[in-house]
Amino acid sequence: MTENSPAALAAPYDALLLCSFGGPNGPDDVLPFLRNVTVGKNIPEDRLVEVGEHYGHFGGKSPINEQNLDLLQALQAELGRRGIELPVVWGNRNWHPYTVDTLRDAVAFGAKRVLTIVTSAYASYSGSRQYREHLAAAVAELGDAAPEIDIVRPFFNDPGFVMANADAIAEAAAQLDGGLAGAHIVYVTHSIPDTMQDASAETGPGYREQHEDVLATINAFLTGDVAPTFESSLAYCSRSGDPRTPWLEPDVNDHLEELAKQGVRKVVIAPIGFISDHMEVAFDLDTEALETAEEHGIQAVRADTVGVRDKFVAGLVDLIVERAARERGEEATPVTVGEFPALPDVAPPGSCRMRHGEVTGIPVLAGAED
Ligand SMILES: CC1=C(CCC(=O)O)c2cc3nc(cc4[nH]c(cc5[nH]c(cc1n2)c(C)c5CCC(=O)O)c(CCC(=O)O)c4C)C(CCC(=O)O)=C3C
Ligand SMILES: [Fe+2]
Repeated sequence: MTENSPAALAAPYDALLLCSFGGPNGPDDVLPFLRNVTVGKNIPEDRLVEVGEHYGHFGGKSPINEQNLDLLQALQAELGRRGIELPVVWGNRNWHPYTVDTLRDAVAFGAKRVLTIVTSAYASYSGSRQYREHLAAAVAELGDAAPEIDIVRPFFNDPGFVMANADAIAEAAAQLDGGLAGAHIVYVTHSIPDTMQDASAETGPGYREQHEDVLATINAFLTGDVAPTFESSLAYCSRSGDPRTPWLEPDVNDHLEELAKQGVRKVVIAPIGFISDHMEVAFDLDTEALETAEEHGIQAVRADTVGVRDKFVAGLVDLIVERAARERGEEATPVTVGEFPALPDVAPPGSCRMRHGEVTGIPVLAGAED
């Protein structure tokens, strides 16, 4: 492969790691998986039982693993279409295949520099720093055999991600009586504790503000030339933890109830906080929130998550090409939509801590430890 051939566009990287959360594949996996997720976290036992039941409704199997395999294939296909040589592998934080095992295999097949895409679009402790801690732990475990790892910047304001969401919302709205005109778009994301939100805002736009930015871009796009009159708001799902600890609100169910009181009769539920239909979407939105809407006389449709939509996948491949170029010392201007600049490749000191003001000293990759 010559220096300027498409095959070399991902150099110096020789593998791409899709790094995700993981989820159970059957009933026997559910409890050990939940224990992995909640180790060291202050999650009450009854919340764990409740979440275990959510998985139980789906045969103890989360859809997340198959969705990650679909994304892996879609990324590999798009790289192939562009003639880029870069094998894609998949590893998780909380369930098999674990990242450390995937990396060990990748090294055995000759990988030395691995670029990582984390499957959370927004930067916060849960979606960003916790993955950087996890990757640092995997590298420590592999010792001398560890590859060198870089991480693609959080992609909430990537045009591919945002426009794929906008398309999905437009398609969902078309299913409502009379379409988007007169509808209310309830954008939904995962709730996080207020202290995690505050910590996320220490060195850049906070978690909530990142979502508000995406929401504004999508609203402007949907308004377009036709300018239908619609309202929108941001709500949260899947809060856990100690009930006395404040988390981001309103909860999507409370919010739908409130909207019904205000006379709202049709809603698009737009899960912009999630890239695929994993358990939070399948249970908290498709089971609970749609039921809440119906109970309150609201016609509601749930927009698709971006999944393997072409624009989203192409956007991720653009991010890979952009990052690789920068690593080769070439100029590569990040492309974004909305009011915020691209987040940096390497997280600044103090970014995305678990709690505002807390320094744990836990080693991280692609960022400072404080
Ligand atoms: C911001 C965020 C994302 C990013 C959005 C994204 O990446 O899409 C995300 C993703 C995910 N969270 C997931 C599952 C769980 N999260 C939990 C707990 C928690 N999540 C939190 C936040 C987030 N979580 C927080 C602050 C907690 C409290 C404990 C802690 O501080 O960590 C618990 C414990 C039980 C409970 O408390 O609910 C479970 C089982 C799954 C897999 C789903 C599947 O199996 O299909 C995925 C993709
Ligand atoms: Fe979670």
